Amino acid sequence: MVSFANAKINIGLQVLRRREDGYHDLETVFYPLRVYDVLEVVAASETRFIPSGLPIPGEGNDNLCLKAYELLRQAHNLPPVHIYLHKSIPIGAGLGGGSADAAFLLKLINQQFALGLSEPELIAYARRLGADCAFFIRNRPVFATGIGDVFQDVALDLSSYHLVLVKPDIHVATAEAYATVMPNPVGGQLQAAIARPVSAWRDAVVNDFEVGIFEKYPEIARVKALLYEQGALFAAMSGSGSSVYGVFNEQVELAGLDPGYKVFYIDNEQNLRW
Ligand SMILES: C[C@@](CO)(OP(=O)(O)O)[C@H](O)COP(=O)(O)OP(=O)(O)OC[C@H]1O[C@@H](n2ccc(N)nc2=O)[C@H](O)[C@@H]1O
Ligand SMILES: Nc1ncnc2c1ncn2[C@@H]1O[C@H](COP(=O)(O)OP(=O)(O)O)[C@@H](O)[C@H]1O
Repeated sequence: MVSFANAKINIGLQVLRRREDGYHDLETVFYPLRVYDVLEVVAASETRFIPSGLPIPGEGNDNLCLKAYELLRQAHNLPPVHIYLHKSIPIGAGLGGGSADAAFLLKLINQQFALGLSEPELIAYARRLGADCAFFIRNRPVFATGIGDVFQDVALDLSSYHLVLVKPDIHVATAEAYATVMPNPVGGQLQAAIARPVSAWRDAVVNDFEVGIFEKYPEIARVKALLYEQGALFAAMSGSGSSVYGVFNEQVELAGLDPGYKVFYIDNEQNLRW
């Protein structure tokens, strides 16, 4: 069976405090983004991970796809499998691509081998694979707290807008971003801010990672400014970066970007480009 693992963007991200366990409590809104990896699982004589597309840093055997499979194999009678992953979600981009692959693989194996796992059981497995994984099990807009795995649904629908995602040629490691962010313990504003029209978000919806990451990588700040200059209602870095997204009323073709940057045009759902 084949599965399409979508990415996510963060709309606002406030880092509240560092926890005893070294993680950070945060407030953020996760929103699914129609940029996809492709997964396929096939029963085989031995387990193998077969990647294609964008090269993934690290060793194949520490890929989150294999970790997800191993987690289920330890508790369920699973055959050896070939796991094919075609990678096209930019990596180290603040898009949760690795976490998405792991969560969608849990769902795919559950379905393909009829494990009968409930949504809460899948969420519990996903939590063990990373702070961002659990979101992708239900995969709908949520206000997230805790380390990013405690959810409240939000009535946020951007389907009538055109989104543009820019991935500069910069890899930001999540741990690096958390190591440099200045926690801001006064939370509680994000849900009210995103309830306002998108055109009012510019000064009300903030990603705390931007200060440190923009200082270290000014070219990422320039992308955000360029999106606003070319008509974005709202623009922000996603998660720990390096990607920056813009929300537009109209379709745009961005000008002035470095040719090494990747650009994804995600049109509104009423007007898909074929
Ligand atoms: C920053 C966020 C925002 O959505 O996403 P990305 O920008 O990576 O997509 C997430 O918190 C990333 O979640 P995820 O990428 O799953 O993090 P994990 O693999 O669990 O942890 C990687 C490292 O990030 C740090 N970390 C992660 C989450 C968190 N709430 N506090 C942390 O301090 C820890 O140093 C941890 O060792
Ligand atoms: N299936 C995977 N796809 C992408 N990265 C993966 C995967 N499995 C493990 N990783 C590791 O996770 C790191 C973070 O990947 P990713 O989730 O794309 O970053 P971000 O959360 O910033 O968008 C990568 O540098 C890579 O070493």
